[in-house]
Amino acid sequence: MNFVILYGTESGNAETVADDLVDELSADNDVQSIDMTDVELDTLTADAFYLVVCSTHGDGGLPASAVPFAEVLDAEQPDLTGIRYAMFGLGDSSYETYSRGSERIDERLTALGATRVGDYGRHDASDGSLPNDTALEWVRNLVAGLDADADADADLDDVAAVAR
Ligand SMILES: Cc1cc2nc3c(=O)[nH]c(=O)nc-3n(C[C@H](O)[C@H](O)[C@H](O)COP(=O)(O)O)c2cc1C
Repeated sequence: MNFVILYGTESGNAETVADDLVDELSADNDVQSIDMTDVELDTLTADAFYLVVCSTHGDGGLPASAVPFAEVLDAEQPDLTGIRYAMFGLGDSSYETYSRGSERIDERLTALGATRVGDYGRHDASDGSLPNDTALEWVRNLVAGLDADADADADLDDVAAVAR
């Protein structure tokens, strides 16, 4: 599978999560990791599956590196129909705006036609766990679900072929 990780960070945690996701997935997949600051809209493709990893800063705001991406989405309003992605938010539940920054990106992607797949992963910094551990567990479950969906699709194709 072709995975593209888009990370938005302010103090580096989401980037280290992205690095660990690359390590986790690269044995069996094509994987690249891109800071949201560097995303060019015309490179977004339905041929990839996107893993969006984004923290929250300020009071429920976007982390610095996600701001240009959000701004270009707002300005260009691209049609993202066919784009599939999964979300992982980093935050701290001691804030009332827990994980809101990631949700701001998620809402934009969905509004522009992209489809979120799988469970919305979240890491809560207030519980003392490492975001990397939570993210690895999340991505393993996600990939298992994607593999199961692909197997089910293949079975349906086989049934259709037999019926023809
Ligand atoms: C100044 C500051 C403000 C924060 N504001 C929020 C917030 O409003 N909501 C939230 O869920 N987490 C908030 N956090 C927690 C961060 O999202 C969390 O520490 C995350 O792991 C940081 O990831 P990053 O290093 O990739 O930016 C804040 C952290 C800091 C240091």
